[in-house]
Amino acid sequence: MEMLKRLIHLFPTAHPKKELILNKYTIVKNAIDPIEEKTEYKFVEFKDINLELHKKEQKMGQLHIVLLPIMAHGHMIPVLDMAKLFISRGVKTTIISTPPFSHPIIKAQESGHDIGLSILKFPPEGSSLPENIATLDQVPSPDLIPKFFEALALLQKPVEKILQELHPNCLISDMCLPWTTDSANKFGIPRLVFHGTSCFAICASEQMDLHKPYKNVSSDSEPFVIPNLPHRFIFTRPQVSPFELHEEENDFTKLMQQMKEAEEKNYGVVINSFYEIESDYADFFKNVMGRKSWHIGPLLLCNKGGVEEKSHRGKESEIDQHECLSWLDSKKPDSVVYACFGSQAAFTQAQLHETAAGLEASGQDFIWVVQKGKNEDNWLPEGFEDRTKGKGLLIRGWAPQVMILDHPSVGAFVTHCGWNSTLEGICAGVPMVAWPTFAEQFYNEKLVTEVLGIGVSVGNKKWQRVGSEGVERAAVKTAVERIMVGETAAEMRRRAMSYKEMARKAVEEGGSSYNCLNDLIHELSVYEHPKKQDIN
Ligand SMILES: O=c1ccn([C@@H]2O[C@H](COP(=O)(O)OP(=O)(O)O[C@H]3O[C@H](CO)[C@@H](O)[C@H](O)[C@H]3O)[C@@H](O)[C@H]2O)c(=O)[nH]1
Repeated sequence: MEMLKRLIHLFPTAHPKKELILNKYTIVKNAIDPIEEKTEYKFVEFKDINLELHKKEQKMGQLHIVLLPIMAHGHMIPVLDMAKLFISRGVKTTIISTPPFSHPIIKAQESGHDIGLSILKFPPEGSSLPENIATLDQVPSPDLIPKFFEALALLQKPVEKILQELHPNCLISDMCLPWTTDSANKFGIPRLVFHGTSCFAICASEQMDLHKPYKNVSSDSEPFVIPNLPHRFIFTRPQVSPFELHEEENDFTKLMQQMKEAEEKNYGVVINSFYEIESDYADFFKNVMGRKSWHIGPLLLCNKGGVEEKSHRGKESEIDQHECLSWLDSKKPDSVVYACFGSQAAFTQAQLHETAAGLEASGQDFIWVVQKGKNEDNWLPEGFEDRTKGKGLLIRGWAPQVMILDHPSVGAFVTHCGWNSTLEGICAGVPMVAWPTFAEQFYNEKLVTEVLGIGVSVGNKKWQRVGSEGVERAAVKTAVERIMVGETAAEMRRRAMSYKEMARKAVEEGGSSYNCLNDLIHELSVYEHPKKQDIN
């Protein structure tokens, strides 16, 4: 609405072009329809409006941040939260996005969040990615993943066009977009990187890369320690990603190298986490690795909209939220295990079968989410659904995860340790069964189980991007029982509740993340680029 008021104030006879500025059109149209009947509106170019608006805002001193995530749920969801957070502190914020991720942003606009949106086409012109692949989870096979990242690189020109039009003061972009460092430089603005992961994982991964401790072992079963970190973590080689092991030189390893080089030239890193949960690593990042960072999370806590906001994150849920809530309402406090493995994890049929058998054998009530809405059910043990009727709820497809985790009946979370899920578990105060599969998840497992002491490991020993398997039903049963039953479980739950409290305090006025965000906003407000060009 603020934006609308400014537009009307500046251009009493102007109306933004629908095709060029779709989101603002929605706001403007709804808000001034009654006036529209009486007044004649002259159409002006979007660019002109922006330029004038920009000049006026510069005079008013309003900071404008542009956010650029990649097309993956684990990256897009926290970026939308980040936009809401910046806006709640009076910072003008625009997200550059692509369908279908633009839909949740439009929904957020409709429910009153004054977020700017610039929509791009993805895959972009010139990309060899099939037209029907718009998000990372839609990539059907690993050999297409390099094409996905090539397509991301082709966004440089369209993104720079938007930056030229919007004249922001800062660009916060995904770590997978190293070219945005140059783009930001061209416009004389700082680029901040958003990894989407914990600071802990960034530190561990960089030390792994720097010291290559896996070179000192002679077999896959021989353990090694990552040197130099504040804690002692034992790994084996199969838990490390093939990119970190430098097993082969390919497009992805080249991209990782570019990301590293860009990172060194960046202004700093914005982290979706809070100081208290990884203080040793926030300090290590700053004092040992010599990098600037701002812990401003957990970002999800900026959502104050109740069940509606909690149940619509990323995608429409496969299950009706009321049905899900009444199922949970029928259960005792802390009695349900929630199992979900994020948006990317791909288990084999055999692994799904073992997971089902383990959950059933644990004897606990459960909600289990299996992505991709598989039609054929031969991955379920025979009679599984009949035997677990009333005890188990199987969601085939997207679940309202935050809503479920926040329900008092949920007593534990079986998670792949994606960082968003991990933080959501922490914010809900539930202990976790750590079941990492790929990406940086094996690091997050250590944070949850060994640093924070709020989880047990299921014992997965192998990093696998697709076709994850190897965890047997007995391991699932044992881990679920350990997290649900007995004094150790109760102790972990108490500890998890105390981290939940810390998370809430961190984002409240005067809390660590609240203050860190103040510092960031202040720094960006007074920032002068060394090579600032006159972009007007
Ligand atoms: O049925 C579902 C499944 C997921 N989610 C949400 O989707 C997000 C998933 O994010 P995350 O837990 O981080 O998992 P991934 O989707 O696997 O995320 C990728 O990106 C993350 C951020 O970089 C990394 O930490 C992970 O390792 C990487 O796999 C979370 O907000 C979940 O609440 C739902 O709402 N419903």
